[in-house]
Amino acid sequence: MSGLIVSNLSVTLGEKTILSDIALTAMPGSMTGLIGPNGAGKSTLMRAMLKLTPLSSGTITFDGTNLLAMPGRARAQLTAFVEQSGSTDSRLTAREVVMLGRIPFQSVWQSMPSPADLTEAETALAAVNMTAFAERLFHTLSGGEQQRILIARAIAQQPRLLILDEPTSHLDVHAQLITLDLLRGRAQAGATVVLALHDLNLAAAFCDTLVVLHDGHLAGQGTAEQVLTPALLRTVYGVEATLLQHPKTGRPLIAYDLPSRLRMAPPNSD
Ligand SMILES: Nc1ncnc2c1ncn2[C@@H]1O[C@H](COP(=O)(O)OP(=O)(O)OP(=O)(O)O)[C@@H](O)[C@H]1O
Repeated sequence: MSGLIVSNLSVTLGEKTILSDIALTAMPGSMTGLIGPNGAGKSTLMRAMLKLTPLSSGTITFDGTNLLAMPGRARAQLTAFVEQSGSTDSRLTAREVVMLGRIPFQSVWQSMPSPADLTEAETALAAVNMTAFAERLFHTLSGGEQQRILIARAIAQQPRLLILDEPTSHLDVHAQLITLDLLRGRAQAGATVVLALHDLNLAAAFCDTLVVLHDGHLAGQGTAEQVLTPALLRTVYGVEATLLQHPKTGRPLIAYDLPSRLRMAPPNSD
């Protein structure tokens, strides 16, 4: 079967069971959002998918092939990962960081990037509106600018499986929307996109499927309409909310109840 299939995945680190019996499917051409509270296990699951954290049990296949048993170079050509906080060599410029995404495709004898590599890097820089920052040292960029460059690196890799851990956490609202739209474009071009998001309204707006983690367990999986119920938001996040519909897109829109101390006093009538 095509796409990413995770079955019976468990991860134990030290004495602690971080993930128990997780199963999910992410289809090519779709965006799958991983949601859940802090500490639910989203990053651990993504790292496990990429063999960066060992499984205690379970299997992970992509297009029917065991992803974890693949040679590292083949997996690097297939997958790209944008971590929550990426670190790079402080001497690299933004363009050079983006060029790192082309390394899995370069031969060991290649001393210079090919014209195709350069084109991919420039296209990716432009896609995240960062062309003007290409010559800046990466470590001098703001948090949001760095995040956009790391997304460009992943895009430049042209991966069939794109995994991103909170890719919009440092971005302003415009950059959040163009980044998620860019990722949706990658999905529409055939990639399997899996991303962790804390903003449930953005997750509902952009993701085809949501996978909910709670305390290391799977708490729900389905469309935003199926998953984002007031009961789930109460159980998983401990919040009260009303589900509305976006007036233009018809997608679910969550209006959170505010804690009573924060509710605005009614306007003074005199
Ligand atoms: N190496 C480790 N050793 C022990 N516990 C760990 C380790 N790495 C993560 N954890 C714990 O595993 C749990 C899941 O962490 P993880 O980072 O996967 O959560 P998350 O859902 O991504 O959280 P957040 O939304 O805060 O980023 C947390 O309780 C965390 O403290």
